[in-house]
Amino acid sequence: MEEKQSFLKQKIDLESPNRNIIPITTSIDSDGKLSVGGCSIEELVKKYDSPLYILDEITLRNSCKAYKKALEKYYPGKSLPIYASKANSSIFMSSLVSSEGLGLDAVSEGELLTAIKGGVPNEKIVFHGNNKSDKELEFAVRNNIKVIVDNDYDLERLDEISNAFNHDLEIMIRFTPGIECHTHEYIRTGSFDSKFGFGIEYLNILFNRISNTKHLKLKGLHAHIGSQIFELDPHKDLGEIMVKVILEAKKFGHNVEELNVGGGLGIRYTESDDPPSIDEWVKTISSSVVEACKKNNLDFPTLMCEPGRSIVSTAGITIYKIGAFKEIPGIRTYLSVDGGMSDNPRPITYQSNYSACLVSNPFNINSKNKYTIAGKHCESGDVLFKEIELAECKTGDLICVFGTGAYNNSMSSNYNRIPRPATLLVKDGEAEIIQKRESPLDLLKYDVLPDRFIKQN
Ligand SMILES: Cc1ncc(COP(=O)(O)O)c(C=O)c1O
Ligand SMILES: N[C@@H](CCCC[NH3+])C(=O)O
Repeated sequence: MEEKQSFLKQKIDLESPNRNIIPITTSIDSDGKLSVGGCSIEELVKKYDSPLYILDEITLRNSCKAYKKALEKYYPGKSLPIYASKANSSIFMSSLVSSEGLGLDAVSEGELLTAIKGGVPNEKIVFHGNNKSDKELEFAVRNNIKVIVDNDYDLERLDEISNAFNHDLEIMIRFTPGIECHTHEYIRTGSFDSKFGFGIEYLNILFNRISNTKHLKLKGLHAHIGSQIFELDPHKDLGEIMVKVILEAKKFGHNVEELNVGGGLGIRYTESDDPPSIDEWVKTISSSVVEACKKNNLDFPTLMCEPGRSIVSTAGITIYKIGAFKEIPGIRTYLSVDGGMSDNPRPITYQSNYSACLVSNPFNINSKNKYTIAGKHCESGDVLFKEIELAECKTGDLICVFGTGAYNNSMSSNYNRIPRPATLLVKDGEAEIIQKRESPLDLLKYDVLPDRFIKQN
């Protein structure tokens, strides 16, 4: 008897969930079927329907704790891990990260409101974005949320706002450190050719400009080099570069007290991925900042980092129901599921790979079958898996896709007017809804038919 899907048997790293493919509480019940958070997935689908996003609370909390613990262990100064909410934004996620003592990074009024509703203290929220609207900037300033200035346009408007309010405003600036890393080009942000942040060669002019404002106070520096990164060296280099930039800023009279090194730590989507642990990543960054500060006789700045994917991705799974089969002899067998690129746009956007298994036969016993798993959208590229070995399966069986907690729900769409799935939180055998399933009627809510068309019909 051959057992595949061996990732289900890999030793779980409790301290660094990003090193696992599956949520920490994944198990196989006595009837041989998959469960998570002590809940049978088959039972959850019977009650809540499919497709279904599920988040495992233990995995989420362990990921948050790992960042907190490692920063406290390796960094002698003050520190704060900040959850990059673009990875998965909800009132629940805001509340969970806040309860673990993390801050939150938001890039729109929507993410800001979600953070505030979820109880994240305003002073622990940072506001990013390369094209913030006037309304968003004013909202941030009125609510004492720290703005990360991305470009001259941000700077000009903050200067005006602070003059109009006639009070000092602490800002951070984002710059591109010119660091290349190996990840998909769409999610690489630290190189010179990036839409984000000030070029490092422009910083002296910028420091001068900030000095010439009446109320802007340069409190911190930010850089983020990209996402789903497995190497440690780029972040070691980043720590050193950022300390050098603090020294430059000092020459212009700016007392920079905060360093935010962004996020980017990768996760294990498939068995061939091998990301460093949260502990190793934090240790690398902390050590490089500490060393550079000591060398230059500099007080330790408050160290911040902005993990998104490595907090939430491994905690999340998506469950689909199998519908139609189409066998093209000698070529492939398509198996279609009840979701696809609207709930997970990553395969079609970045050619991303995932791991999956059947809920009723997770170990894929006696399988010789290779399937191409297609979504239900009207798009040939709507394929979640090109070729995956799965046990013999039939219409109505459930498939579990792992590692979908980050950049799935938050990047989801209603393409083909397909409603978004519900999200459940699981823990200790209990499941709670944290985001309701949309209905097709919900999707008509914003459509307006002008009166003259109503008459015409
Ligand atoms: C400014 C910024 N911070 C943090 C993140 C989070 O990155 P990740 O999810 O890779 O940790 C991103 C996304 O790449 C980002 O653009
Ligand atoms: N959306 C990307 C990550 C980029 C995140 C933000 N800069 C992904 O799904 O991998």
